[in-house]
Amino acid sequence: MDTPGNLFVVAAPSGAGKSSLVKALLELDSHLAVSISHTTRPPRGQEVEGREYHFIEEPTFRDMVMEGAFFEWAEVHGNLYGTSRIAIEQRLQDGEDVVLEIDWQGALQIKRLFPNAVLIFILPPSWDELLQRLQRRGEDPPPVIETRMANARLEVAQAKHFDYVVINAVFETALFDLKAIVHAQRLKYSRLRRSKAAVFRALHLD
Ligand SMILES: Nc1nc2c(ncn2[C@@H]2O[C@H](COP(=O)(O)OP(=O)(O)O)[C@@H](O)[C@H]2O)c(=O)[nH]1
Ligand SMILES: Nc1ncnc2c1ncn2[C@@H]1O[C@H](COP(=O)(O)OP(=O)(O)O)[C@@H](O)[C@H]1O
Repeated sequence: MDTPGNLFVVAAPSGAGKSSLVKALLELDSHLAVSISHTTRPPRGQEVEGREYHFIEEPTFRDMVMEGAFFEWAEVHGNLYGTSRIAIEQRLQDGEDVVLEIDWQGALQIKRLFPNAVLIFILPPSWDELLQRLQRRGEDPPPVIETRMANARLEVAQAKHFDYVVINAVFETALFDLKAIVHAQRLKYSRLRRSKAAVFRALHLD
């Protein structure tokens, strides 16, 4: 599917910093919006329905799968997560850019549907630092952190399928890298492509 808006997909092991980075990126860029996924995971302390996720029960999720409501969905750390069509379709058609914060399985499904999607994988600088970030965040009990650390080893092996790998050691450096990736894509596509087309016509280059 080719759309006027750009689609960016950010994946990372839990705790690598993707939500913090995407939030900071959105604050700098009014043409970017994050897609709100549906999940069967219970909300964490500060999470609000419709802001971080749409929190739904598993039967509702399964009904949505049957109705074809999702572009992609996957089971991650024992819960179901999915990107609904209504979360992103209209915005992309309107020429606005969208970021998906989803796992690697979802990212690869999106790439098949949207070949121009830009896949970005965020890595932590070390396993120790990943563990410390999960502990410092203080949102997940120890067994959940253990599962996420074990899954992280499998997840990072998928980074090779992504267009870009960004290392989140120093936050500002990683944010700068993300901004550069978004900018590079816009130079190729969407609004800038349209304004380029106008100049090409004016110069009789088309
Ligand atoms: N495939 C897919 N994965 C998702 C979606 N939404 C979130 N995820 C992923 O599910 C995993 C767990 O997310 P979450 O429970 O919020 O934990 P966190 O990554 O530690 O903040 C992360 O890898 C998310 O990127 C989605 O719509 N589809
Ligand atoms: N570059 C960084 N250096 C130190 N701590 C970070 C960095 N990036 C994120 N964090 C912290 O690590 C924790 C996990 O980040 P978060 O964005 O929730 O990760 P994810 O969304 O990938 O699970 C948070 O407490 C966040 O403030």
